[in-house]
Amino acid sequence: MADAGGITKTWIKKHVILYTGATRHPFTVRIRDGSIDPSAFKRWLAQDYVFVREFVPFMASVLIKASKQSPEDMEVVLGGLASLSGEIDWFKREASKRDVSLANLTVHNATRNYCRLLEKLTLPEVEYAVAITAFWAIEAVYQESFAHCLEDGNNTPPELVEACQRWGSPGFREYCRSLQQIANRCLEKAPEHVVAAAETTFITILEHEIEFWNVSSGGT
Ligand SMILES: Cc1ncc(CNC=O)c(N)n1
Repeated sequence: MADAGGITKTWIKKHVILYTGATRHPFTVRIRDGSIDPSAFKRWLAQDYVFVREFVPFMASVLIKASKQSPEDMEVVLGGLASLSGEIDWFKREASKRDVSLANLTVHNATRNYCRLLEKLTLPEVEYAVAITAFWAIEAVYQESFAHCLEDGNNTPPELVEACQRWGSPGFREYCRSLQQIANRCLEKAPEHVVAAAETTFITILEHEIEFWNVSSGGT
C-alpha cells in the first residue's frame, strides 16, 4: 500500500484540534462507549439522510471532473457513487425500523448550511483539486469516527454496530486512502492559490462536520 501521507497529512497535523473535534466528537464517542441516547441517534439518522441525498449530485460533479483527469480516479469516485444507492436504501430501512419519519422532517440549520456548501462545491468552476480534497475530507471524517466505534475496548450498542460498519469497515478505509492519494497527487501539481483554496475548504468541511454532529447530540 502506497503512502497516503502527502499534503493532506500535513493539514491534519496543522489543524489537529479541528480534525480531532470532527473525528472524536462526543456523538460518536458516546456510540463507542455505549452511552448514546437513542433519540440522538434517530436525530442523526434523519439529518444524515438529507445530507446523503445532497451528497449524490456533489459526487456526480466530482465524477465528471475525475473523468476528465484520469480513468483510475474516475473508477474510485464511481465506486463511491455506486454505493450511495444502497446507502439511501439503508437509511430508509433504518428509519422505518426506528420509527423515524423521513417524509416531513425538520431540516436543521447545520444540515442546511452543509448542504449549501456541497451545492457550492458542485459548481463546474470549482477546481478538481479542491473538489476531490473536499470529497476525501467528508468521507475521512466518517471513516475515522465510526472505525473508532469498532476498535478494541468499545462498548458500542449491538444495534448500532451495522451503522458503524458502513463507514468503519476496512473496505471503506481503503476507499478513503485512495481518495486521499488522489487528493495528494492533485495538490502536488496544483498552483499555490488552488492549494490554498483546498486547505480552506478542508477546514470548512471539518467545521461543518462538527456543527452537524452537534445537531445530532443536542436538543435542537
Ligand atoms: C455529514 C456526513 N458526512 C460524511 C458522510 C459520509 N459519506 C457518505 O455517506 C455522511 N454520510 N454524512
